[in-house]
Amino acid sequence: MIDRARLGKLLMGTDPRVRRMVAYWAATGVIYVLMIALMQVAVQVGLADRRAVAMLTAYGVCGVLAFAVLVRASAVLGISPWILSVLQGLFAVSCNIWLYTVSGPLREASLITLLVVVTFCTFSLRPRQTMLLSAVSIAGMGIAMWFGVSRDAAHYPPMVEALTFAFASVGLIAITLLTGQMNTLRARLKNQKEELLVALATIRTLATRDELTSLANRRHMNDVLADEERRQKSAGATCIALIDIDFFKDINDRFGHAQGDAVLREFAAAALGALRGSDMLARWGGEEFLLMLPTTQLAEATQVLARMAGAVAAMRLPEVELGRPVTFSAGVTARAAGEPFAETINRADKALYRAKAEGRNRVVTV
Ligand SMILES: Nc1nc2c(ncn2[C@@H]2O[C@H](COP(=O)(O)OP(=O)(O)OP(=O)(O)O)[C@@H](O)[C@H]2O)c(=O)[nH]1
Repeated sequence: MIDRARLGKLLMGTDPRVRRMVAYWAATGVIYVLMIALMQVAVQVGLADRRAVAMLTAYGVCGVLAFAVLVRASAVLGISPWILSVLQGLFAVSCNIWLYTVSGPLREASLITLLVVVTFCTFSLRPRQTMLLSAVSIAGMGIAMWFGVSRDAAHYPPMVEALTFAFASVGLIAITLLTGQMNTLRARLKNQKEELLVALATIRTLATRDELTSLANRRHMNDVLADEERRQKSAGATCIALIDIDFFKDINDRFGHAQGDAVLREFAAAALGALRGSDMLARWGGEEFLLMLPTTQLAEATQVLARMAGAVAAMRLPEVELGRPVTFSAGVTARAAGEPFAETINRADKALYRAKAEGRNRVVTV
């Protein structure tokens, strides 16, 4: 049995851009098949010459298959998408001009498809490239018509051919001018998309980060806790610590609010440096922080907080001469199985209160 996934990978490749181009060319191939079918009908009803149509059909089928291979191998061969588009456009134009010469009284129909080809190409080509394609189309069409008039003026009346040429040329020139407009529009949309992405990233940062310390903010921490609660309803191996810098008001009063801010920033950096990748520290409010330690026993959590106390005490702030190291008090507790985090935080808060009441610069576990 054929493995459909493997066959798909073989035909389309794995590169999303190549897959998109192969799919696009496959859709184009369907249009070629429909055109071939219509020409067969024209042959059957005696409107087109069988031999001439057979030659054009062979040219079309070979071209479609050759391009399918080229598109599929374009990444390996290093052919850029715009070169492929130009070549595909030129091939389609040549098919249409040939079609004009073999479709007898139906020939005007090939001009419709010629306009469709150029319109199609405006999506993938730059204005200059579309201009080139239109110029080739106009020249090719002119040659085909001149050839018809000079060979068989009875079936290709010169005035009819000249006017048809003029109509088709106006159509092609109009499409070319539209491409310029489309390109401006495309560039504007691209810029707007980039601006929106930047704005979205800023909004995301503002919504999840504390501006002063760059730690997670309370809202984001609450979201993370809610996620955690959903994920491990029965697990209890998460510890929560509430941490509060000691005598912070005193720092503000003695050295000013700006230095207080600097202490908060330094505290955040020092605390983060003492944590593991899986731990998460958030600014819970003012000079209070919440630390979440997933898959951690209480004894390990106490060790982490001791390490953090060491890092905070080692902070050096030349403008803040306290005469003592910066310290913090913390209350830490383990979440009971299935317990809502609100209750765990409540317990940690009570433990923090005790740590403050017992003299500060300590960790109380409950
Ligand atoms: N610089 C600065 N100060 C802040 C900020 N947020 C809160 N504070 C101040 O932090 C101080 C907290 O004071 P208290 O709640 O009395 O706590 P404390 O002085 O640390 O005393 P204990 O917690 O009991 O050790 C207040 O003066 C707040 O104005 C901030 O973002 N920047």
